[in-house]
Amino acid sequence: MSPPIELSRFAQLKATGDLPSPRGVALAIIRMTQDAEVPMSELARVIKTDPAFVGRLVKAANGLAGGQRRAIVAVHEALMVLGLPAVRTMALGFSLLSNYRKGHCAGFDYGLFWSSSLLMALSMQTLMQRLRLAAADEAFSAGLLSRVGELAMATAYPVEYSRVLETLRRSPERRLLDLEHQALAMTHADLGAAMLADWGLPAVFYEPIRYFEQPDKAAFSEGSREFGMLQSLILARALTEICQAPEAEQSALMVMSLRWAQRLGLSREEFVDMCVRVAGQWVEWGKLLQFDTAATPDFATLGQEPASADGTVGGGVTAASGLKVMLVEREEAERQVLRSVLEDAGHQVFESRGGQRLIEQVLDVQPNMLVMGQSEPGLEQGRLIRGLRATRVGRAMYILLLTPEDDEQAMEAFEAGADDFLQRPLRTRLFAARLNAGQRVVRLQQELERDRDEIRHFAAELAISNRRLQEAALTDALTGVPNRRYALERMQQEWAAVVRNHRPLSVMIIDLDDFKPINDAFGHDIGDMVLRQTADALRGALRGQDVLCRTGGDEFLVICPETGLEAARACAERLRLAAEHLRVETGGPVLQLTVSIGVAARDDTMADVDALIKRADRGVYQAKEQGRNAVGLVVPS
Ligand SMILES: Nc1nc2c(ncn2[C@@H]2O[C@H](COP(=O)(O)OP(=O)(O)OP(=O)(O)O)[C@@H](O)[C@H]2O)c(=O)[nH]1
Repeated sequence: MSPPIELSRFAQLKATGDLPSPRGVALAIIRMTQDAEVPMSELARVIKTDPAFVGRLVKAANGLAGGQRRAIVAVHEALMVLGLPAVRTMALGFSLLSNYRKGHCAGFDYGLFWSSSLLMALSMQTLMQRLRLAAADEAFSAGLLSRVGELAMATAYPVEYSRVLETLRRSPERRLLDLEHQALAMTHADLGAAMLADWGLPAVFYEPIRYFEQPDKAAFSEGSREFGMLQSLILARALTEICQAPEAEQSALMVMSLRWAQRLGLSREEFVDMCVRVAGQWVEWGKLLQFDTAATPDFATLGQEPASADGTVGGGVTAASGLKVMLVEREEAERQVLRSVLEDAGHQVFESRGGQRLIEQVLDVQPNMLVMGQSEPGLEQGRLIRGLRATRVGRAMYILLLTPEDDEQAMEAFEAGADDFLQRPLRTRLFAARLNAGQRVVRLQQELERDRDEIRHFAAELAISNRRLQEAALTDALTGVPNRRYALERMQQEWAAVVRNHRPLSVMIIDLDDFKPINDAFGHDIGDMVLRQTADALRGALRGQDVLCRTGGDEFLVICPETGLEAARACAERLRLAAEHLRVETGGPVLQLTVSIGVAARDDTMADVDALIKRADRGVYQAKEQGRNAVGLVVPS
């Protein structure tokens, strides 16, 4: 396939710095995860400097919890479960989500964009848990970034893109991709895929992301992973649209989605169940990320469309939810017979000649069942089955052998791990009956797997509740920044790390000037407003790696890892100015205030954290002495 976008054009755009890109802690995480040798402890330390990312990472690791049986609570556990590539894409996705919630493109609804991207993420995650075409955790991030091209167009060309969106609003029958191409000679699909490729996402994600809004242009072979991903993205997009459509349009969209779901081998019940789960998670994530998630549709009712759409086949198994069957048979006539029995039973058939290629094909198509007749001469069946059973897909697959009468080799193959066998000459009715029995086993296995997922899901919910409680215990309720307890624990951790690595560490203590008179004049509620807005202003003026905590009534502490005295002083000066320029909106009078800041850096004469904090305290005292609205610096004597 051609490169997503002319490379020189992409390089130019990238060089302008106008494309969305990760910042701060996320950037540090992305750089670190590019090095496969990075110690997990070091990575965990950097991640912990961003409590918001910690919460999202742990929640994501739990929500996905692929093969994990136990809920995850700690960052290093989340890292082990997710692995470096997933953590990198998650840092990327969440960083963009934090930094691009607003922008200059007037016609672009940033809130709606992220809310639907989140739905894409959750839908892809849920679909991959069921279809297992890719790791669910990576699929979550890929879903979150699946429409990043639109954000990029809005960021790089705010005025022009606003016009494109306006034209689309006036003529909804036109296609966004065409309008983009006309106006800017590129499309969000191509640009988004180029960005994802540039960020190092695997082709199995960015190629389908490029085509899922224009599947007619894709050239993926049927049954390939890319093809499955493309169909999954289309279905995820359809689910997203249902959640965000007006109620009157939801049932028509549901009918369409059910059709896509059927193509992916999902039954009506499975898909409806999936929708309910995704919608629930969307609301939960919406709360965490402060998004408007609207009222979620009543999927149980929407899913109750006429039962006739499904037509049932033996044993109450729906035709639409037939299995993916890989068929190996050298004899043409025999193969045709087998194929027609399988297709009549509603299964999707993939053919293989057997031999060495079979394992590759099985890994690619991921069939539920293998019907193994005569293969090309070469590798014996027993070894082949043993090879298949050594893979994850092969282990879960039902293997039905078609054997010649009294064949010694076939018996060996059966002993190597086949589930059932049928002797030739082939009797089609018997074959159909054995097929049904096999299908029931596959279904039972799938149900078991779903039950297991459900249990993992509940365990994860519990872990999240625990984590919320933990977080609440470490958060200041008034301002939402970490509290004194967190500050002290964190100081101890940072102290231990810098002593080990001989790196600098500074702290600042910020005390509001003449806060008592504000309380006295305007009351405690207005005083609270002042504290809240001051905390926001200070946080906004801080660098990514610094941590602001509220340690007392009108006192804050800032921990600055990897920072020497001079850099901390410059940072304190920035905070002082931010407070000075703040206009506190109270709904009545607009108030102004200033702060006094004490700054201190660790040196080898200090015995412990207390010594460092005491020195910063002396700095505050100095600043107050100088007449307030000042930065006091205590240098070692
Ligand atoms: N509104 C509000 N006030 C608080 C809170 N916690 C402490 N205070 C008040 O903060 C004020 C702190 O006043 P002081 O320590 O005297 O300091 P100041 O008036 O800022 O004077 P200087 O620090 O010397 O500039 C006291 O009036 C406390 O009652 C709170 O959570 N909300």
